[in-house]
Amino acid sequence: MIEFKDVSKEYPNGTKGLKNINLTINQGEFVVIVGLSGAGKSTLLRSINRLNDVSSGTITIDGQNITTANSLKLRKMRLGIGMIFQNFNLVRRSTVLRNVLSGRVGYHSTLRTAFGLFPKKDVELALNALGRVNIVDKAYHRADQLSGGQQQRVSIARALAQEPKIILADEPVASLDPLTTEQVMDDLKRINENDGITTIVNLHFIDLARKYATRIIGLRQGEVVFDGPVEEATDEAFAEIYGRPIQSDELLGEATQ
Ligand SMILES: Nc1ncnc2c1ncn2[C@@H]1O[C@H](COP(=O)(O)OP(=O)(O)OP(=O)(O)O)[C@@H](O)[C@H]1O
Repeated sequence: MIEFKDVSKEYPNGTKGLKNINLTINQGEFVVIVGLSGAGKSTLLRSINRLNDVSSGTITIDGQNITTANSLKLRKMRLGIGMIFQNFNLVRRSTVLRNVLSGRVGYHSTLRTAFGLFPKKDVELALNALGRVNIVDKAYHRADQLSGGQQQRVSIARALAQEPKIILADEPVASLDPLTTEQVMDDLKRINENDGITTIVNLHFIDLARKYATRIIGLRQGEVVFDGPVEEATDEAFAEIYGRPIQSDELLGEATQ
């Protein structure tokens, strides 16, 4: 369970990224965070694994406070949280398998992993993770030889290799075409359902949010202005989140036509 208590974030230049956020996200939920550009989606997501420090309030994960964790505890807590980025964040010149194995780095000594010495069990785990996103045949290819959708699958496999309890995905499909987008979202959803990994995704396409989420959280100017099941996320609710009617370029369906 992830709990936000009175969380606020003010950037050094005075911009308020988050304002007094109170949220509880239960294990196994598939949450999509929506809101206009600048609403605070990335700030919220990145505060969960403390890629962003918050200014006040606390975030606890299964009762453990990550906001005040020292570096050792933070490292341990981060092992349980996989992260997926818009631009994949792969080592482009390394093989796919090596990239996925990097998800295991936190479990071993630096020296061992610096020499690429991963136990056989880890290699099996990594290959299995690649199998789960249907890309095991690319294990020995260089990452930069893959298409964008395939690279994003590698990054999902890397997150899986971490054996996380939580996956955070910050605009994971923003660089992908509509067909690939659905495939990547299908992978995330399948993994969420089969493994019960809490999945929190920032998305800007409304129809995608409705298709995949079990719960939608709407942000506006750093505040939660909507939090409910997907059935309640009507066009009117989105207009309320955005502060204006929905535009056609906010629907993936429109982008494919
Ligand atoms: N490093 C920073 N320094 C100052 N202000 C920042 C910084 N990062 C984000 N902000 C500001 O904080 C607010 C929230 O930004 P954030 O990136 O979380 O929004 P977002 O909803 O993810 O937007 P986008 O969809 O464009 O990524 C915005 O006003 C943004 O300009």
